[in-house]
Amino acid sequence: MTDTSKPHGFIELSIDLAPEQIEPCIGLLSSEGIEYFQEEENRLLCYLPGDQWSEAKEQAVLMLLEKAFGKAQLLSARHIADRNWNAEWEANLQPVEISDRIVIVQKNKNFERKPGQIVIEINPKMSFGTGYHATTRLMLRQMEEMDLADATILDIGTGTGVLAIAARKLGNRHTILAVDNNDWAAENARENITENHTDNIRVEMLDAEDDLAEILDQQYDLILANINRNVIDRILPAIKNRTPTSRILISGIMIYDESWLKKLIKTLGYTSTRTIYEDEWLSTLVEPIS
Ligand SMILES: C[S@@+](CC[C@H](N)C(=O)[O-])C[C@H]1O[C@@H](n2cnc3c(N)ncnc32)[C@H](O)[C@@H]1O
Repeated sequence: MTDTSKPHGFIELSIDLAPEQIEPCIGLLSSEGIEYFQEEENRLLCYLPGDQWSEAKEQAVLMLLEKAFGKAQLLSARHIADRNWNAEWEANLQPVEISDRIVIVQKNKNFERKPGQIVIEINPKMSFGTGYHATTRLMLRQMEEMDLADATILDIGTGTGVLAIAARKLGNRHTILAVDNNDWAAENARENITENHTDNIRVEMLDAEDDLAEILDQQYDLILANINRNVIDRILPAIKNRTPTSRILISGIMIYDESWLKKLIKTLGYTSTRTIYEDEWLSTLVEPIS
């Protein structure tokens, strides 16, 4: 069923699902580190870099599907060349109005800016962070309500760099550190940062779990973390330990995991000060209890 002969490009997983199972399945697979999804009527297409696919990963995905939905419904896993994937993805992108104030536009697409609108130009290539996913929109809507001007900011899992770019365009005045554990995401973030003329954003290819000591070599006022439940679960205790006064803006969590998240936040001595929702996703701003 799986062609494992080519290590590069992307793997496309095709999963047969009832419509109501699609969002829960995205949540499950996000926890496995799969970041790209295309929803169809009775099918979910998922994409992950070829070098991250293995027999073990296939077994893990099958087990998750079986546990959640009763039986394995992974129809196929096939390789896709990078170039085809990019072209298809980019051709379909349209401007995304995040709010009255913020819009994400793909580079070189015709777009008429409204007065006062903050326009973020993104050329996503293979990275996450186009505004097409609720988790990104939730982060941006939260950020819009915050006073970011004087905050020192760390963006963990930067993807296209969209949140770091937005922070700068929303008036942040400090150097921002943006990290991602995928080299193509880091490269893409740098390109988007240049295209948006947003200075002083340092992008590093670092892993939030393995390199946390290096990433947190200074205190941050605000940590942006749109990742997934598993990574949040593993890094939040270390963040509290190393940079106890930071506020953390979290996304990438499904509403089904809200009680788990609340418990984790409480255990670590944080409190949620603003939680917002879209579809089956949530974003929450957590602050240390003083
Ligand atoms: C959901 S995307 C978010 C992208 C962008 N920040 C946004 O809000 O749209 C998560 C990003 O985190 C990265 N990522 C996942 N696990 C990571 C880890 N352990 N360390 C660093 N980055 C990670 C992925 O490569 C991906 O680019």
